[in-house]
Amino acid sequence: MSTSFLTEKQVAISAVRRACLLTSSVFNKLVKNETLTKEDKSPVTVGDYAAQAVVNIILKRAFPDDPIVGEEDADDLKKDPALTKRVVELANEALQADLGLGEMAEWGIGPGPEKSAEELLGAIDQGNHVGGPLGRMWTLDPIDGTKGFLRGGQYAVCLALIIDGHVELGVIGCPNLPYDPSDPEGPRGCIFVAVRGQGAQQMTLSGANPAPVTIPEIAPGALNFLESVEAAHSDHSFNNRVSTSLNISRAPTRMDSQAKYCCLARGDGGVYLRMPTKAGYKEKIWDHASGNVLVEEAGGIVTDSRGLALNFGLGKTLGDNYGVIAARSDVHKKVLEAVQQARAAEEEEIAKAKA
Ligand SMILES: Nc1ncnc2c1ncn2[C@@H]1O[C@H](COP(=O)(O)O)[C@@H](OP(=O)(O)O)[C@H]1O
Ligand SMILES: [Mg+2]
Ligand SMILES: [Mg+2]
Ligand SMILES: [Mg+2]
Repeated sequence: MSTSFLTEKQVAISAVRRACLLTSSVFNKLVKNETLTKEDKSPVTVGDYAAQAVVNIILKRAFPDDPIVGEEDADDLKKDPALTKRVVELANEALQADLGLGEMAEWGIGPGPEKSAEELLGAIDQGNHVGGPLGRMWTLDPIDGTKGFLRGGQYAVCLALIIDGHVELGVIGCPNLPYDPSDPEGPRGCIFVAVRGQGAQQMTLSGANPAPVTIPEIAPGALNFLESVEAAHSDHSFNNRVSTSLNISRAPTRMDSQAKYCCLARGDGGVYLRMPTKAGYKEKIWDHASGNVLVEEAGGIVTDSRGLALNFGLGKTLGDNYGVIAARSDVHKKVLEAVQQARAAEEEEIAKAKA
């Protein structure tokens, strides 16, 4: 098997482009009662299900033996025939659309045949792999930042190839992200692609204007933090403490999804910092895999709050990693120190309060 991952890259881009087409179309047609509540109370929409079905079908067509670790499963969807009908319509629309640019039959990609409800529900459940340390596997977040998606903000379709616990390829589609950060009101929709050892790229959602991305040197005064919108997903007050200790005066940029990693990779914000808000939460591999290889290929470093690499070979979660810090290497060093000091100070305060 080739290690240039050329076919994998083209197939993953095609799958993400079709999923982005679908999610944009769902947003425009979104009806409130098409949002279900999963056990963990996070909103899951027809978009998440249909996008997972589309990506899995495209992946399985090209790589029938590759397992997929997907965020969603079809258990709840199967109980709702009306919702299933919508998912089938949307998925087929996206699978059959003519995307034009960038799709070549020789890659085994392009418009495919119509699929039945049974096939599409089955495709969603093909994302049931549990992960692990060995072999090839894909991980998929069909809509990362579901809350951002529902409020018309940032969200991302994230697909990554993991081999023996290491992320080798990542593709992130951001339908609502301006292509040019210096023109925030300009055209929206970007795809970010990174292959280990081959650099990182940004292109438009239609596959046009591919351009390399690298994290530029940012003057300390111009640095700012990229953090979740949701206060439940990352500890805003801890970030504030760290940015104050680093004399960062710019307000944080709050944004849902792995679009934060994409912004970091192109120098649009200098630090991604995500610290847990509750004991015991384990980050999911699909929330970080694509962003991890993207940032590293753009010249950055990604670790947890103890300076350890993220471990993608432990199953569906990042196991014992605690928090995530991503930045250009010079900035990362300073942030890691500041994070460790802030954690020590926090622990001291807790101990004092208990005494
Ligand atoms: N308590 C929690 N702490 C950290 N992350 C959480 C969380 N609850 C949910 N998440 C994850 O945070 C992701 C969104 O991250 P962000 O806040 O950066 O947009 C969600 O992805 P989905 O939207 O795909 O479910 C979800 O997996
Ligand atoms: Mg979710
Ligand atoms: Mg997610
Ligand atoms: Mg998701």
